[in-house]
Amino acid sequence: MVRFLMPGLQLLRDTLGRQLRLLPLVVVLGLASAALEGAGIGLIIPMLGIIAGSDGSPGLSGISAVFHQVGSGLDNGDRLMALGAAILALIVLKNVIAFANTVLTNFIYGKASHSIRSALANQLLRIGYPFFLQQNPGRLLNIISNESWRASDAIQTVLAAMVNASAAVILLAFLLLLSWQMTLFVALGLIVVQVAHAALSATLKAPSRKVTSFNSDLAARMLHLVHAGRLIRVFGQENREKAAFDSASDSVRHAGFVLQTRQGILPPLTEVLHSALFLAAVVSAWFAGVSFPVIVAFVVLLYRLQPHVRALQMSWSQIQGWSGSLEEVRWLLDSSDKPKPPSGSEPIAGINEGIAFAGVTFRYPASGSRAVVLRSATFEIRGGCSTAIIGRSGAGKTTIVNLLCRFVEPDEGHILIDGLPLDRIDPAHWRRQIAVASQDLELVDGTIFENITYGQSATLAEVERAAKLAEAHGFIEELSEGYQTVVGYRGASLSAGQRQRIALARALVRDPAILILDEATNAVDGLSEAAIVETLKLRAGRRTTIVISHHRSTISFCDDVVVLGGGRVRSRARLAEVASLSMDQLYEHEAPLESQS
Ligand SMILES: Nc1ncnc2c1ncn2[C@@H]1O[C@H](COP(=O)(O)OP(=O)(O)OP(=O)(O)O)[C@@H](O)[C@H]1O
Repeated sequence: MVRFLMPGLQLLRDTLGRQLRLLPLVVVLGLASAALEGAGIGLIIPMLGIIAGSDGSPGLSGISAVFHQVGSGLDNGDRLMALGAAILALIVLKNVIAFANTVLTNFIYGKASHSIRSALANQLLRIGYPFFLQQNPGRLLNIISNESWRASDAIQTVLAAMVNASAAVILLAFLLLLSWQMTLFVALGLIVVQVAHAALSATLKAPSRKVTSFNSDLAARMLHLVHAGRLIRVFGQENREKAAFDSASDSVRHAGFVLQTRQGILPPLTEVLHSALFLAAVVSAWFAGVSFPVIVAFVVLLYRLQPHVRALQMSWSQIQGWSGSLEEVRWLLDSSDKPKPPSGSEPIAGINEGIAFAGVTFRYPASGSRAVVLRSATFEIRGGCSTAIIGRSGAGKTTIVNLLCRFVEPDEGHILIDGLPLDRIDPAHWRRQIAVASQDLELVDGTIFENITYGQSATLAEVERAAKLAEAHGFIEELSEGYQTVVGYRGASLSAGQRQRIALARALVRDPAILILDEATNAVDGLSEAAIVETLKLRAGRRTTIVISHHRSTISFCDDVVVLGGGRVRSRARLAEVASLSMDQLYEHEAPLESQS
């Protein structure tokens, strides 16, 4: 039994924490309510004895004889009343305890469900960033939005199974004490039913995994419809996308139908088998000469036992049916096979000499046979200076930003900050020194003020100053709500250039030691860009700035330029020395490493 509860129990253990101590109480309350029920049923024996007019105990032994003696000192009328009152009191008490157990299991279920969702969110926030480079977002969305709920349901089923198992154990014990022969007969019958049930339940695992996998595909399709709305319309792909979505949805329907049909066979089958067992027990008891009150008490007990056993068997098949969901949730919560977050413990409070890439080689994880992105890259970014990192598309510029932010780690070589290896520096400390404005970093669904102060508390005056530097203040003031304007999901209510200027203001409000601009102004008009470049010049000699751009004007204020190409650093030079070269000429500019300044 424990084996079938195992996946749910493991999830309970992983997520519940302190509430785990409440599980034994669930069992104790389940046992207590079943014991009270069994005692109430046992008191039917003397009641029936009085009604049938037999005041002796013919054919009664063991617990049935004990029950038969209850209230034997009273006259029949008083005894009948007292037995009735006692049975009613036991029923009331049993239901009070059962209700208390329902409240307790609902409490544990609620806590466990919340813990699962919270643990999933925590895992997604703490996990090493390369995980997101490898995983299908549809799979992750499906786990959070669908499978986590099924895992919660599985936990509820486990709790119900614990209560039902406790009740079944106690009621079986009463049956055993009433008649071990009949109990043996029933127990053997139950084992046969269980074997048939387990064999059928085992066939649910494969369709359950299929449902989970098709659900992931469907979630990916949903994400695509939401994110690619413009692309689909502009290329007139509505029909094709509709067909693809319908096909994914129909696969879920079909897999779900197969699973539910197989699951649906189980309740009628178990009902038929249990009823047959029930009738066979009664008939064989009559042939074996078991006394009438005992048969009645046995039948009532058996009748009460049956729903618990059936519920237990249903729990079994439900958990098999949710095995795919449980596996998915446990996979995401398991950190052992996931990329670790960046490590390091040395504090850092700024940057003086600069950043040095020393023989850095890097290839994206899970990129199969794809080329090495950076091969033995060696160059310096001088502290307090502005450095342009340029190269043709795909040369590895954004990869350098990813390495600097420690989203990914070098396969070989080191990145040194004032001579200290970056992987020894506390990543939280380090990231506080950096601010990134990039074409890829979205806005959050909040006000402009909230977007600019994301990750940095600042006054309205400071926010306005940063917005002025980013050439955003003018257009923000023209909005009816000003800085309180809600920008919508990913800043959908703003133009691309407006979004970029808010993202730049968000980076500038931190006044970071290292400002990284990765194509941060490519959607901004020329005049605004010129003004932004003037702003960036103000940082010269004071703060370190890294600029990635394909535009000559954007890098015009930089002191140094690093040219990437073919997976390596082609050259590093003072920008003034190569001022006469066009962007295309710069991309091809070669300078042997030893001659690089
Ligand atoms: N997540 C990823 N997984 C696998 N390969 C990647 C990933 N991101 C980038 N690459 C590959 O790494 C190489 C460098 O990409 P990167 O984004 O650093 O180029 P870039 O110089 O910034 O290009 P662009 O100017 O077009 O923005 C490219 O060949 C790209 O295909």
